[in-house]
Amino acid sequence: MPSLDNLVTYILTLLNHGLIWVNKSGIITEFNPQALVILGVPGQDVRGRKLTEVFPASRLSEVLTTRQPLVGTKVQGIKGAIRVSYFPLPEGEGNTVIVLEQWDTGHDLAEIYEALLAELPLGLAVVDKEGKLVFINKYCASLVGWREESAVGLPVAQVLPFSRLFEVVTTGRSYLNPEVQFKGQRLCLAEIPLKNKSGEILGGISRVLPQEAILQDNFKDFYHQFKIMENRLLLYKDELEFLQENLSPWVAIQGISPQIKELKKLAARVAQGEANVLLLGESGTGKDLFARAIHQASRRRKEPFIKINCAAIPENLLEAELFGYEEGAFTGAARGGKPGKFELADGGTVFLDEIGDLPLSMQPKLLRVLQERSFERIGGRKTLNVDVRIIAATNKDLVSLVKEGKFRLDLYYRLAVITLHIPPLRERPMDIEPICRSLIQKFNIKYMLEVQGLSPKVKELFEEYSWPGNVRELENVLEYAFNFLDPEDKLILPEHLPPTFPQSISSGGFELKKAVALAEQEAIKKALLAAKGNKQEAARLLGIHPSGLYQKLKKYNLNEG
Ligand SMILES: Nc1ncnc2c1ncn2[C@@H]1O[C@H](COP(=O)(O)OP(=O)(O)OP(=O)(O)O)[C@@H](O)[C@H]1O
Repeated sequence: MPSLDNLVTYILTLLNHGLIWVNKSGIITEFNPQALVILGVPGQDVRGRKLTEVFPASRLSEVLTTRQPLVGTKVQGIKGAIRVSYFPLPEGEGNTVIVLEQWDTGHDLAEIYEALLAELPLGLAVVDKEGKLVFINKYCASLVGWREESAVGLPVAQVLPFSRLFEVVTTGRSYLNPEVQFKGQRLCLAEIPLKNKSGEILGGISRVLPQEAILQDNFKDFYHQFKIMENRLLLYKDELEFLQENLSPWVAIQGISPQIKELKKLAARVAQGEANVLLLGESGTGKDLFARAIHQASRRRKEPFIKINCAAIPENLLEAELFGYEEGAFTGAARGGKPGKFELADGGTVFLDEIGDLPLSMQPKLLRVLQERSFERIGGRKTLNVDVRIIAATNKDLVSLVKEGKFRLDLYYRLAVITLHIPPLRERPMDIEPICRSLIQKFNIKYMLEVQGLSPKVKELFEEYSWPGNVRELENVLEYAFNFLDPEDKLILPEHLPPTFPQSISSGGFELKKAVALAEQEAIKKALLAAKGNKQEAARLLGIHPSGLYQKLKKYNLNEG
């Protein structure tokens, strides 16, 4: 075991920032190697020397006099500007830590932005995806009587009690309220989610303005412009909704195999109804994709789709997450309480992913929601009624879990009103090519390449491989290949695949699969011969449905025979 001191010294060597400790006489007592690199004196032992000898431009004397931190000063170093901050240690009687970093031009910009946002006559607050404040400008903080530094890091509802940002980041829907009443003020509030390019929610932003400010003369023009923009936005929103409604949600699910076509047809029919749906399938087969498509194709499409991963949330937090809590329900409960996912999904769909991992203790509570569509928040007395549709998914064998006593039979029946099995990719190799085509299109845009497809050898390897991670694994393998393609490459070749990907079929452990395929082909040929080419008869001889025979003929390219 390394000693704590050694460990600390080691960690210090890993930092990108330079650190120097000095005592009240300005003598260096400790440092990390990066500090010397930034100061241009690498490799020296400067312990015991005066700071001013190695760093003449230091402003330590000021700090030793005022005993106040001095943050973000700029000095010229050997390799460009250095940002230097001084932090006197609380009980250090003048001992000070100095943090050095190479000045990044981003710092200048970030400072300009920060100053701009701070001075803007508009309240601004930004939260992360958990609804915690990461930024609040001076104007906004003063509107609600807080100091910016004390507000950052707190749940937004604690600082801006009127904010709906928590719901905005959970549901992804904006919130506009031109008439918020707060401590005698009338505020205008606009809150929107911040999303990345793929639509994932990163956080949210709140804009607050007192109504009288909007009506002041200098704002009238601004307000007028704002109204025009807002109307234009509404127009675009309508247009987007129109486009989205006309774009079938099933388009995203690629595949030409009879299994996937049949499944899409069935799911489209199920979407029209209200029954709960259970999606079964191995990891990465597209359960999430199907759940979203069912919601999009249902009459609930304009209401929220809320996903909960039952395996990812610790058991003791799951109840609060699902059902919410009232103020004071437990220590640490947020002021004003918090709505649960079921409440937020009212009118929409709740997608319970990894339902096989739902703790036994939660199962009766979920059962009650399924039976009565009602529940109480933790610590609450009021019964809340919700209108939600449940789609659940798992890659576990629920029936076995029921037998083992880990899953309640009554809950299973309630969830599995309609069960859809999504077959693993290895059972539908003909889907590989169309899925690859759409993924290649996507990655061509992302990586700015013009790949046209798979080489015949890669196609063969893909069709033989067992894909334990299904479509997700296929996606990862292709993305890996894109990282190794040259701009002039038009086809994905075996050498672009990950080194762990089996490069030869026989060495990949697929002998059994190949043997079965060969035996199948033999049997089909014999049956066709015996049936004198009559496929109905051949299917009867083989003991399979004629449609099954047609599929196999296509798969093995035996149609001409
Ligand atoms: N038929 C398909 N066509 C196109 N993309 C697909 C298809 N099936 C799955 N995908 C893609 O594969 C990835 C994994 O799919 P998804 O997350 O829906 O699987 P899952 O079954 O929910 O996985 P898990 O059980 O691990 O949560 C996603 O990026 C999804 O878009």
